Amino acid sequence: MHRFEPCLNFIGGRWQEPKTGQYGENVNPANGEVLGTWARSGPDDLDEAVRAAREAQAAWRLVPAPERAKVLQRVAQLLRERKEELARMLTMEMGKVLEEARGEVQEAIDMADYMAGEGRRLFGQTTPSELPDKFAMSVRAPVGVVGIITPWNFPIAIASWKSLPAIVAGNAVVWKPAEETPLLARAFAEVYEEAGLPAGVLNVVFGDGPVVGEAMLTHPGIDVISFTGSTETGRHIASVAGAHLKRVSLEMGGKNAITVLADADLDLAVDAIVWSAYGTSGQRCTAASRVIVERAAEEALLAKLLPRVEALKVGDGLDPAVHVGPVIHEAALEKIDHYVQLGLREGAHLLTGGRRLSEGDYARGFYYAPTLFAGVRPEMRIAQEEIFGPVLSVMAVDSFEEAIRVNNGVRYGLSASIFTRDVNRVFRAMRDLDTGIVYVNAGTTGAEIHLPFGGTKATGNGHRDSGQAALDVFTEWKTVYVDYSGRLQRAQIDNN
Ligand SMILES: NC(=O)c1ccc[n+]([C@@H]2O[C@H](COP(=O)([O-])OP(=O)(O)OC[C@H]3O[C@@H](n4cnc5c(N)ncnc54)[C@H](O)[C@@H]3O)[C@@H](O)[C@H]2O)c1
Repeated sequence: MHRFEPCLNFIGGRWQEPKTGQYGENVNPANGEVLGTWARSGPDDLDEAVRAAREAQAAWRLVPAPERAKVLQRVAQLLRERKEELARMLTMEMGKVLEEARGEVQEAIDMADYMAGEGRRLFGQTTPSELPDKFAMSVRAPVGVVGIITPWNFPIAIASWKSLPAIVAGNAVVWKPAEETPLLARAFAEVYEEAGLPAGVLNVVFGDGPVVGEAMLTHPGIDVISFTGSTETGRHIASVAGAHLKRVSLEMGGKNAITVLADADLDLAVDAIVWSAYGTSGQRCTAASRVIVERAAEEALLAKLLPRVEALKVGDGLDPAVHVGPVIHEAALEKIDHYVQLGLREGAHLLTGGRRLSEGDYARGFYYAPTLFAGVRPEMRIAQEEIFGPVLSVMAVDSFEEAIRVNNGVRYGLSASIFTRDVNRVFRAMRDLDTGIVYVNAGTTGAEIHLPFGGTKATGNGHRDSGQAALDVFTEWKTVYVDYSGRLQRAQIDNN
């Protein structure tokens, strides 16, 4: 059993004990072993971090962006060197299988490379003025101090989506990682430190959401809150931080569907369904938890899908033979099982799974059997609410139009996918699916870092992580007019 050093706060470039003197524990979900402890901070720790961030930002914003980017280049390099070590730690802490953990670290590397390039872009716009001898432009300015609140399911990737663009744009960051995944947060902060990021530009305050996270929402020294997590928490954050006139960027839950039309390549669709529904044990915001299939293809699809789900091997993600790791904790297991029981009561047909795994090696971890329901109706709660586990509901529809209606008939709007060979329906689906991300002939997961990431309705509030779009969260548009005519020129008046 491996026990890690306690995760201390990283404030103003120093690793510090929490002023509360309290610590929480983090546990390996594969076997229940305690991996270590993390600083259970209070509002005083946050105050100190915000002070350090404000001080550091005053100097950091004046560093030319291409120079700031050099730190990001070194971040990318260090992450590359540590990819395997970080991936193993991620599997131990969060549970996803090692192959996926490597993919997640790669996502952070890609984001560091991409945002390092942004140091030489951060494009603004120049526009002709309506008046002679006058120049007009808009430039991106940093916002100030960015508060980042992240979930446990992508402990380094999501932190990279938010911290790297914030930092390259000239902001300082105060980051509160999820309680369940402090090790990856500490490791990422160490990478920033070793990459030569000036003290105070990135600060990490470990702590409970309702304590440290809550205090961030009203802290006068924080200008922006960038949050990823559940819709319930996001709604609370929007109402509290919004009342303090902070910019709030929210990436929240999903209830993503894969639509399979009768003309689809069913083998390809099944590969994608298995990957998107059961990868990361269904604990991705983009996980497919619904399949909408044209009735003519339902039987054939289920005949191919069921044996594939039954063949999934569940276990410790460090074992290369395992496809599906544990879920994050006991509360997640209980929530998943609650929904499965609800599905049974609602009249869905359980084809496989539907139970906790607790015998033998499974006894000490948090395991749920990959679960497949058929005969699900769109209004059932298992087809409407985010379960966040390895549970998939298959629904049959009679037409393309009905498939689109069912896809859109949930409160979330993150990712949708459609399998068909009909190009006309591809373009109609691109137009009519109401999610922020649409995949054609691929599953609902697999976002690339240089494109906007996020969703509509209860998934988001109009902002996006990743790609150029992320910069809109972390920069302020500043419009500048330079009049070189030497006289007073009045827009709308002197030229009309
Ligand atoms: N759309 C996306 O980009 C995306 C990506 C990954 C996960 N998610 C969503 O995240 C959820 C799973 O993550 P989770 O269980 O960690 O979510 P969560 O909302 O419980 O917690 C997320 C973060 O918010 C903090 N928090 C909790 N209460 C708070 C409060 N009162 N004030 C401020 N912060 C508070 C937590 O400590 C944690 O750091 C799922 O709903 C999933 O769909 C969304």
